[in-house]
Amino acid sequence: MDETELLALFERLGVVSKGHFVLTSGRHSDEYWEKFRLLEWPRVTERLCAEIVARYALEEIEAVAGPTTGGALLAQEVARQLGTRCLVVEPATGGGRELRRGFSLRQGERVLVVDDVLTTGLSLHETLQALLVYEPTVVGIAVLLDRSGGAAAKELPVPCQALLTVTARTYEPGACPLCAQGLPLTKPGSRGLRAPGGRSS
Ligand SMILES: O=P(O)(O)OC[C@H]1O[C@H](OP(=O)(O)OP(=O)(O)O)[C@H](O)[C@@H]1O
Ligand SMILES: O=C(O)c1cc(=O)[nH]c(=O)[nH]1
Repeated sequence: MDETELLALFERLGVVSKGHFVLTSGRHSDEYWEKFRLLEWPRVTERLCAEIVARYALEEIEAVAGPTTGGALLAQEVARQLGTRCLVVEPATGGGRELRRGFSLRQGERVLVVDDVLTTGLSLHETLQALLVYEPTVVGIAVLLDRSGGAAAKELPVPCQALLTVTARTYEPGACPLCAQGLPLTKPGSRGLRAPGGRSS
């Protein structure tokens, strides 16, 4: 699938919304790409993951890791297609991310990191930090959508490939023109939501 076909698929499934959103990074944006409009269709997820698998087929990947929520679902499907293990990278209690539930990596194990959307790269930096404790070989990062126009991908310490790259505006909360217009703010992602028992993810 080329970028034109992907964009058409994203549009057909209603992935893109316009409005006033606070993103995981805390930045504001006038658009939000809801990956769950794709992920709610397992056959679509399978097809998109096949595009990722094709790019890493010769890399002898031994494990696939993805951050919660969407990244972990993609990692599961990529790992299924590659026939490898899948690791879920979760929010750590004190901030950042970590492997929980007995997940670990061997030193030098060849791991592919998968996520859904790349905006600032914060989630992927945290994911890499959580993995690098185990000294694996991180072969690459694959994302469905890079909405930074390639800028955030360049800042990552591991080569990152996106199936689709777009440039979507984001604003510092203190300098957001949508706030200035008084538009109601929506927080769609899971970061910062309070979990039962009072823990914040
Ligand atoms: O590049 P960044 O600025 O870090 O933003 C992108 C990340 O934010 C979202 O995840 P979120 O933590 O909201 O979790 P979710 O998958 O539950 O929405 C998204 O799925 C990416 O993982
Ligand atoms: O930066 C984010 O948090 C983000 C932006 C976006 O468009 N979609 C998404 O799932 N997360």
